[in-house]
Amino acid sequence: MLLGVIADDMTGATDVALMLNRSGMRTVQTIGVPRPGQALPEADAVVVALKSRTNPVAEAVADSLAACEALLAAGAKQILFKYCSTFDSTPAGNIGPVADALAQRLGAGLAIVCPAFPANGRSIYQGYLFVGAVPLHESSMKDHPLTPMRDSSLIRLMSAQTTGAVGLVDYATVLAGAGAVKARFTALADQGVRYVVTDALTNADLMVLGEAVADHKLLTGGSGIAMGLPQNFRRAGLLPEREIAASLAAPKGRPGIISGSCSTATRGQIAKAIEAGFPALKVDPMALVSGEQDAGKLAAWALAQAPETPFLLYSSDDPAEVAAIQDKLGRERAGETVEHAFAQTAALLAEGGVSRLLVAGGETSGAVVQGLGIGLLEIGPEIDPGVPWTRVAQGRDMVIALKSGNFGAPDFFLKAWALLR
Ligand SMILES: Nc1ncnc2c1ncn2[C@@H]1O[C@H](COP(=O)(O)OP(=O)(O)OP(=O)(O)O)[C@@H](O)[C@H]1O
Ligand SMILES: O=C(O)[C@@H](O)C(=O)CO
Repeated sequence: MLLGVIADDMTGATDVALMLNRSGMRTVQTIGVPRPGQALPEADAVVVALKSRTNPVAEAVADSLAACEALLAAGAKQILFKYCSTFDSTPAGNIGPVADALAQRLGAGLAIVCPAFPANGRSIYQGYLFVGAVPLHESSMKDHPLTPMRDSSLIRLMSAQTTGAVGLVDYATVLAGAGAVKARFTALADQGVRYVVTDALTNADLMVLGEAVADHKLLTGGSGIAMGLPQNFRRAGLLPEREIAASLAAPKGRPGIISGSCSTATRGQIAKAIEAGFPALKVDPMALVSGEQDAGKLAAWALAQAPETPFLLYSSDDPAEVAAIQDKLGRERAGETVEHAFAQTAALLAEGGVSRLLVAGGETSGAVVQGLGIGLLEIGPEIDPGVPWTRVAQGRDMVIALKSGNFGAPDFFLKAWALLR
């Protein structure tokens, strides 16, 4: 094992695992911190999926340190702390406090801060994070219910979360190559800087940065920064060339989709699936509370559909409807009601023969994976940037794709199946 990754949410973990897999590292993902003595399949990289993005700081730090210990014990030579490409966090954390604790544990002199992910429109210039054509604080992230992002300066955002000084490697330096970036790291470290925001607009920039951080003990960022890491291990003679599978062998069984994501991207994907004739049932949080709908009924409906076409169970709704439900139930109860129902439904569906499952939404994915009792995922081919098919390696015999709310093309639910054999 060469690289250990600590991811602060479930879909973020599959995102970075895909990036590593595509770049030639055999990668597995554990759900939560591996237990001491838990057997891990042979892999070049292990990604630990935590649920530490929005929980209390002390819990996030403790879980991340536990993950770090497990990864070091498994042989990790470098640790990547993966957070969201939109730097989802609050002034209290959790990115700064977790990075501080990991840096201290690893004795890391300097760590980069690089959420850039050009394939999904996240770029950094002069330390400002952009989502597509607009700065982060003008994107839909400004209204995120848990981590509203109202500033785009990564230097200010990170500075608010750590006592360490934060510096910048600007774009001109990145364009000058890995040597220039390393020289800048040394100069900044000499000035007492502990975190360096790195500009990056393209994949080529991420490859330069990857080369420049070869000897850093700790890296922090989005999945993009993982792109340039395998080359370092290959150059050091530690990683053989690996073939990347274009498809995934899937167990026989029915296909289905569960969506609790209310993002614009997911709602567009649902509209396309319904238009294409997928049998679809809308799950209503109020009906779940009243008992009119429950996991048994949802699973029975899904299993009664013709098995050739994927069924779609979705609670996804537009922001006004979600706000109305949240007013009635409270935000937390609304979310938990839906998550709990989908977790139970997923278990019933698996028992009923569903073996190919697409799940949309980070929280929803966490709940479904828990409901299915999945411990370990092996990473398969890319459906769209940031979203792979995965095969369950500990737990049930099934393949599952966990889609981050904002990711995927409009035809995501239609085209994903073609990658399975
Ligand atoms: N109709 C609804 N009304 C209120 N809450 C809902 C409704 N449907 C889903 N939810 C809740 O909204 C939350 C959606 O979060 P989730 O992380 O699954 O999706 P996302 O935010 O789009 O994805 P990501 O975190 O990957 O960006 C969940 O807690 C879910 O249970
Ligand atoms: O980096 C991203 O945008 C995603 O992997 C993610 O973290 C979604 O929650």
